[in-house]
Amino acid sequence: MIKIKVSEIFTSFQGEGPYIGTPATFLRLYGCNLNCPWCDTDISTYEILSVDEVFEILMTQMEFNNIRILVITGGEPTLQMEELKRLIKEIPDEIKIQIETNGSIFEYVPEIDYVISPKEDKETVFKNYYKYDNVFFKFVICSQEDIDEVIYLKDKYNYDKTIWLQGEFSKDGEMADLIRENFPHLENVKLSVQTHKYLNQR
Ligand SMILES: Nc1nc2[nH]cc(C(=O)O)c2c(=O)[nH]1
Ligand code: SF4
Ligand SMILES: [Mg+2]
Repeated sequence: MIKIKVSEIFTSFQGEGPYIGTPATFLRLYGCNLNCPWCDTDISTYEILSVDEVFEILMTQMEFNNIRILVITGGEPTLQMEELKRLIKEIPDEIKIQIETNGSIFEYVPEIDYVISPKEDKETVFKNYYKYDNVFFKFVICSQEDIDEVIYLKDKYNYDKTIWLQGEFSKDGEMADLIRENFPHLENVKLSVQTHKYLNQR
């Protein structure tokens, strides 16, 4: 039987990024391959569940709440991609699946939407994924260097799709100021805010 390490399953609003505000059920998987100093996710505990059990819990929550979007997040969900692929196969077509990933492990599945937030070796992550239509980028901004890197990547790869810029939560007001100062050098960006935190939602 195929097992998945699950940190939590809950239903809320998508709090950030391109699908902000959309009701969604979240599957948070355990574990990450990176260790960002400002990581906001408690992924210390998990339950080991079978793919069938996860499917049943998700379907029950989604049917009860009338939800059409499943957000798979972590941690780093691609660490369990083989297990996830089994799960994704079971999910009915009318449900849109969106994955939140740091993109460091290249795992492309055409059926799902990616929101990629590159954390390390950002250019490699960008290069691996930027050509796909079902991929969106959300860069966490901690400093001017982070903005400079977005400008560099947009220029170098001629990327004119929207990029979401999200100030690191503990200083997102300050980062919004910084992003605004960079307007003359930025095109096709949108500010992303972690609205669920301001609203005390999960
Ligand atoms: N409401 C809500 N939206 C989210 N979007 C991405 C999240 C994440 O932790 O990856 C998240 C989360 O934890 N809560
Ligand atoms: S990649 Fe995401 S989950 Fe992993 S340590 Fe960084 S912020 Fe946390
Ligand atoms: Mg979160």
